Amino acid sequence: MKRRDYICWDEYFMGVAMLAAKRSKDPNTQVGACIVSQDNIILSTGYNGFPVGCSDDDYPWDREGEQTKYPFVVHAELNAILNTRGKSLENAKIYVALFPCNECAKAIIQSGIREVVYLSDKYAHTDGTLASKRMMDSAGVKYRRFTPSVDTITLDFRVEQ
Ligand SMILES: Nc1ccn([C@H]2C[C@H](O)[C@@H](COP(=O)(O)O)O2)c(=O)n1
Ligand SMILES: [Zn+2]
Repeated sequence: MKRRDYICWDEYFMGVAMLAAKRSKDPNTQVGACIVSQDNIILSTGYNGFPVGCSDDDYPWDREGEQTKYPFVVHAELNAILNTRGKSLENAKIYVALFPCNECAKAIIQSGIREVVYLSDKYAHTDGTLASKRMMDSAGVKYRRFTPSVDTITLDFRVEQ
């Protein structure tokens, strides 16, 4: 008889997005994204970080002060889109740990992605997120909150030798 406790597609793809987020060096907010085709094939992943060549150790991670991370960091969604290196994203879905900002929303819309599945909407009250939702509504990009059937998924690297 087949296993019954396997994870569903949404849990799988959000799990991949969250695993990608574990690569982020941002001390405050780690965001991961996973882009998936209409037929559930993973096309790309990304996480928030500085552009290639801009060292994680040289650029600032601060949120406030003279030098902040904001002008430098590439958001997870944009990294995931750019990591496809121009592959078609027509009708794709993007799973993302945090609701896309307005700049990422523009890139999502323009890339042909048709659905956003998100986990957190912690910046829901900000102008950026409100602008994202307005643009996605106008462009017909659907968005929905991820509703898992379990609270945690554990990865155990210990295997029988
Ligand atoms: N949808 C988003 C929103 C934000 N990010 C990145 C940008 C920063 O690295 C971090 C947010 O930092 P905070 O202001 O919470 O300290 O998350 C992203 O990748 N995607
Ligand atoms: Zn963004």
